[in-house]
Amino acid sequence: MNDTLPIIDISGLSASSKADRAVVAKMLGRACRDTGFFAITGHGVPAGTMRALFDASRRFFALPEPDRAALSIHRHGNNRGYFGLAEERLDPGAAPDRKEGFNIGLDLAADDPEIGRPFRGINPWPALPGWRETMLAHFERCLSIGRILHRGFCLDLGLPEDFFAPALDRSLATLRLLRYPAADGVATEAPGAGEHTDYGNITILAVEGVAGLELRRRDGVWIEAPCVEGAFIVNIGDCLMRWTNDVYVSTPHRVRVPERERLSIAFFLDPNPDVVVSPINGDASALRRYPPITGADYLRSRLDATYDPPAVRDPGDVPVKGAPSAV
Ligand SMILES: O=C(O)CCC(=O)C(=O)O
Ligand SMILES: [Fe+2]
Repeated sequence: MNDTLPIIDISGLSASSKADRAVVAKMLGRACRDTGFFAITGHGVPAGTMRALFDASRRFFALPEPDRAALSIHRHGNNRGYFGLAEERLDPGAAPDRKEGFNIGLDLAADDPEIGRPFRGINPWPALPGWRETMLAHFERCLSIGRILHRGFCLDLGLPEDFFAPALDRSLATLRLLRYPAADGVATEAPGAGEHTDYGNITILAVEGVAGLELRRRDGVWIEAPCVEGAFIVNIGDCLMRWTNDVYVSTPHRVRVPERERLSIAFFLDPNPDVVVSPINGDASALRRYPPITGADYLRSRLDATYDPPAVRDPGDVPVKGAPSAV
C-alpha cells in the first residue's frame, strides 16, 4: 500500500440510489479492512464552522490555569471535564502524554433519569459566551456523520443499513478538545500522545493543519497521517473491530510532540451502554472470536484492565498491550 490515507467523499452515502451508496460503502470497507484509517470529505461541515470550532477551543486553552483546573475531570467524574499536561499516559511503557484536553459527553439535564448510571453525568462548562452551544453543535454533527458512516459499513458488511442505528441513539460518545504544546527545543522523552488504539467504534478527528499524528501500517511501518484540507480523519476503534469479528481493524497510532502548538478535536463514537456487542458472523457462532458483551461492560473491562486506579481514562482510548491488535 502507499504512504497516504485514502480520501473518501462520503456525500454519496446520502444518495437515494442504493447502487450509489454502495460505491462509497465499498471504498469505506476497503479502508476499514486495511489500515482502519481514512480521510473523509463531502461531510457537509463548512470550513468556517470548523474555524469557529478551533477558535472556541483556543479560547478555552487560553483561560487562566485555575479556571481550567476548576473544571477538572477528577472533580466532575464521568469522563467529563479538563485534564492537564502529563495527566494521561496512553502508552503505559512511555512517559505521560504532553497534551492537555477537555472532554464533553452526552449533554444531560440535572434531572435526567440516566444521571448516576455508568458514564452518565453532567457536563461542566467554562464561562465563555456561546461556547457550550458551539461544542454541542459539533457533538451532534459528529454523531450524525458517525451514524451515516455506520450505514455505509452495513452496506459493505452485507447487513441491513440500519443495523447499528439502535445501538447509537444513546451513545457513550465523547467529544475531546486536545492541545499539544510546541516542542520549544525542550528535550523530552514524553510523546504528544503515546501509542494506543481507540476503544470505541470510530473516531472522527479534526486537525488544523499541524502534523503530528502517526499510524502503524499493517506491515509495521509507521507513517504520518496527512492533514487533508477540509477533511476529517476517521479511524476504527477496538469495539467495532470486535463487533465485526476482526473484519475491520483498529490500528495503533500516536502523536509526536509538534514543532508548533497543535490543536485537534476528536469525537469518539462508542455504542449505547446497554447494547450487546456480539460479533457479526452470520449464524456461525462457533467462529465468533469474542463472546457478546454490553457496551458499558466492555468499556469498563478495558479501563479496569488497563488502569490502576482507573482515574482519568477516556472511553475513547485504550493503550496497546502486548501484540498489536491490527497486524
Ligand atoms: O490528536 C490527534 O491527532 C489524535 C489523538 C488521539 O489519537 C486520541 O486522542 O485518541
Ligand atoms: Fe487515538
